[in-house]
Amino acid sequence: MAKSLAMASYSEKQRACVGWINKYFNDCVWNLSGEISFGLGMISLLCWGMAEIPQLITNFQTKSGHGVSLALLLTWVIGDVFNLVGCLLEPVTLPTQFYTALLYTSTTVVLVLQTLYYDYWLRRWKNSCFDASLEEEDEGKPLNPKVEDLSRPIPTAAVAKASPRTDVYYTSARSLASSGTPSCGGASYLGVRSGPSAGLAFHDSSSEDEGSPAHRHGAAARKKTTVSRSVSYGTFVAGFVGLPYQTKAFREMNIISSGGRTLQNAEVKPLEGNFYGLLLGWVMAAIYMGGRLPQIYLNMKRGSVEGLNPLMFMFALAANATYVGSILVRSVEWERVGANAPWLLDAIVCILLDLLIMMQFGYYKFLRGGEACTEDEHDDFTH
Ligand SMILES: NC(=[NH2+])NCCC[C@H](N)C(=O)O
Repeated sequence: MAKSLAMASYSEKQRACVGWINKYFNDCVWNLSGEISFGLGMISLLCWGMAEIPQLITNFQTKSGHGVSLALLLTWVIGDVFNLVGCLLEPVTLPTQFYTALLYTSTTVVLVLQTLYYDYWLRRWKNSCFDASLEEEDEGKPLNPKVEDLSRPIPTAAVAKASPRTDVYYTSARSLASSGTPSCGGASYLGVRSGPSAGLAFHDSSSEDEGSPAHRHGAAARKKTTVSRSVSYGTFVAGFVGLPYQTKAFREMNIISSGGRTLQNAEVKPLEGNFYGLLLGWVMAAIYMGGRLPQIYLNMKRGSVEGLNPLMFMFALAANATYVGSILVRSVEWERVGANAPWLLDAIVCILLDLLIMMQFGYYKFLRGGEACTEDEHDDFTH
């Protein structure tokens, strides 16, 4: 069958393909390995479709995205752009690979937006509201507050009912502000950030400490750092996102893909497309593989996996494993495996790194009895 199909004309091949798969996925599946490969590809697609939902729910419940490293999410988005373009240019990649990429790109964008909303926009918005109300309050007050005021909590109603825990942050925020060290809210949004409990503590302090001069000083500084950070992240992302558009291959992509993604016929697309597709695939692999490191580092630095949903990594692990399976079951011919090398290597390395993250879950949650780090430690992680 394989031999006869290999010798068959294009239209004969088309007739041998499973109809609905060919119709809806532009993939010619005509034998058992093709069917298994397609099935694994679909499982991978399903797993990626679900992978980020548990984390979205966790963030929603904690009203924070502090558990997950924003650097991981950003590398996902950037890698996804390379992946999508690479899949389009590299004819040997499977159509399910392209659809999977399309799906996880959209879920990751939602997760990034949610994280930015809780950890950045909502916080800035809260701060600006506090600043505005403080300015109103200030209008009726003497211009020169006494220095001694800085050393004692201002007896606002909010502070009067503050819990001892909040008090610690209250004092700590003041001392940090007076020593010129960035406050908790100035924590990096990439990699090393405070844990969810620190995030909550920050909310505590921001909602109850807002009357202090230290808070005002901290809020202004925070505003400056977050704005410059967003500018540099924006430039970083825009640079990466714009890169594929500058390639000759991308300009040719329209011509190449205008005929549709027909089967796995390498002959349909010119070889030049292969080169650029593969190149983008390697860039994608490097970005994806590097993306797990900030998450692993963040967990180590916090000594905790709070706010991180293990299901995201379990689904990712299953998705990557079935993805590898879908490629290898289709064919182990070097031509195909070689052309898929960046996608294969990336998925295999990510499986290993996800296993490491699962081990971190085991270690921090069970072996260390899920103990949260102390508040002082939280302070350390933010710097
Ligand atoms: N936005 C995404 N979830 N992208 C998928 C990334 C796939 C890559 N193999 C990884 O596990 O990191």
